[in-house]
Amino acid sequence: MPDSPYDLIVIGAGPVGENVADRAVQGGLTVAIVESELVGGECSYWACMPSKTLLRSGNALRAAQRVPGAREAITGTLDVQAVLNRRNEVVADWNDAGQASWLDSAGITLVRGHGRLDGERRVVVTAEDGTTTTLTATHAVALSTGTAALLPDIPGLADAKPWTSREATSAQSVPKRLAILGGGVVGSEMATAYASFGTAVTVIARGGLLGGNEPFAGELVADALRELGADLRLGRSPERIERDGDTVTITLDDGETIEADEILVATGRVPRTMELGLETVGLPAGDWLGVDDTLRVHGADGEPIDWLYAVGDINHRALLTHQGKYQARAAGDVIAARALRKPVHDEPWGAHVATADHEAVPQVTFTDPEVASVGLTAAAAEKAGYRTRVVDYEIGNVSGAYLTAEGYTGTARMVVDEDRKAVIGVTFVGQDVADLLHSATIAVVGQVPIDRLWHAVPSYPAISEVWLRLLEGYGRPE
Ligand SMILES: Cc1cc2nc3c(=O)[nH]c(=O)nc-3n(C[C@H](O)[C@H](O)[C@H](O)COP(=O)(O)OP(=O)(O)OC[C@H]3O[C@@H](n4cnc5c(N)ncnc54)[C@H](O)[C@@H]3O)c2cc1C
Ligand SMILES: NC(=O)c1ccc[n+]([C@@H]2O[C@H](COP(=O)([O-])OP(=O)(O)OC[C@H]3O[C@@H](n4cnc5c(N)ncnc54)[C@H](O)[C@@H]3O)[C@@H](O)[C@H]2O)c1
Repeated sequence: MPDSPYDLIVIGAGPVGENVADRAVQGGLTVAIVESELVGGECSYWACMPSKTLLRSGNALRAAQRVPGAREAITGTLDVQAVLNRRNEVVADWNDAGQASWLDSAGITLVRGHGRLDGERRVVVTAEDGTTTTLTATHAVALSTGTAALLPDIPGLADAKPWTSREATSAQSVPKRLAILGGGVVGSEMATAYASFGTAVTVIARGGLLGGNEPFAGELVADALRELGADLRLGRSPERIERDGDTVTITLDDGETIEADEILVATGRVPRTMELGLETVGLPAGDWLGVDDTLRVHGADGEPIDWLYAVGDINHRALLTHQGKYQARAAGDVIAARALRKPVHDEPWGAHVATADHEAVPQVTFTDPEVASVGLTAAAAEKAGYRTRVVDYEIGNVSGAYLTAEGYTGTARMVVDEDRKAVIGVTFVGQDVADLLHSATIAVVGQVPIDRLWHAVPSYPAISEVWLRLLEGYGRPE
């Protein structure tokens, strides 16, 4: 390990920290990155990658079952062990040697251990054997320590040995009965995966599914989950949870009880800022870290701290890998620019800001149907004060969807800002819409005028023809 000081110290080598470090090195800085668990972070080992692997096989099987000819060729059921084996391979058996060697090839120094701030531009790293190393940064420290699962304060829950997303994505066998608390993204995706495995899934959600999306998204996913055999208790909350040996009993607010072998808690995330030494720089421990658009942390006085950055989940802007990596590119580049006294482009949509965080965040939920959205929902746009027009279309009516699956079910919505005549939000719900989303992201970020979109011709017969139907629904400006 080269001697400290480094130009930049990054704490947390998840997807976001790795990218901050890489951009800063490419910008000409020396960088050390501190990691207490696995290089690659939550996304690689307990979140995006294993969860999508667990979902893919069931989604592929159902896709084939929806096509005559292919359907008849299916002679068996999902091979759950093969799915789990593939998941093990995708996460490299929870071994980060590959990612650690990438850091090395990128010229980033890895320091293994738990990092915490120790005053301005100083980081103390405690290794597994208890030894400590003090690192100093000439220019900046970037915090990218991500999140952990939130455990709500429900009587008995903590003693019931609940699963979090970590256990759900790393299980080596599947339970016969799984209760899932929370109807957000993790709850809906894991309900889909485990129901595909033949597990008896019960989802307990205090609202509907996938709140924050267009309402039809949660409704279509709920219908599909019921069809898969899941039991949905929507608008319900647990009052008490007890484990007796192998059985967990959940008592709901109306007195009904549900029994399961495992209970998965999927009720959101908390920032990993508790043991980060934030109090040594005048910030409270345990909170999300507010940032400006160049990702500098807001100090106690509300002004940005010039040497401290918070990037990715930890700043609570958008808890998504791709959006965190987008922030990381801006942060790594601006840290290098500031260190080397080069021009800083911090105007909206400039090279050194994460402007898209505000109203242009794309997300795909890999349920079946998939939910792909970018920008504002109709409700969010109205709340933000936009004068909008909303166009809906049943995706199953386009030829591409009809060919993709018999009885294709799905809905698209386009939200148009009537003052700018530009698209500010799009949602697609349906099979195979994930990769369609980027067209919508480009339209939203590019603020492409509706009349120009008429010249973006979707290929026939592809599902993307839904764009033409949405435009026709809106009407061509004269
Ligand atoms: C089940 C699940 C599925 C998901 N699926 C998707 C998906 O499909 N697509 C998507 O875009 N997003 C998905 N997400 C969200 C995604 O995982 C996060 O947005 C992403 O991991 C955030 O990256 P990060 O680098 O900010 O944090 P993390 O990935 O959490 O990485 C933080 C790293 O910091 C380390 N660390 C923490 N504290 C310290 C410390 N004090 N010292 C040293 N190291 C420390 C941790 O060990 C970890 O390696 C999913 C989340 C979950 C829970
Ligand atoms: N495909 C993807 O992009 C993907 C997949 C998984 C997770 N993620 C990200 O990870 C983050 C975490 O996902 P998540 O599903 O844990 O959070 P979430 O915020 O999506 O959903 C949490 C759900 O739990 C409910 N809830 C919260 N407290 C509760 C309580 N005390 N009792 C009952 N219900 C309660 C909420 O109402 C909500 O429906 C999300 O922000 C998401 O963006 C993304």
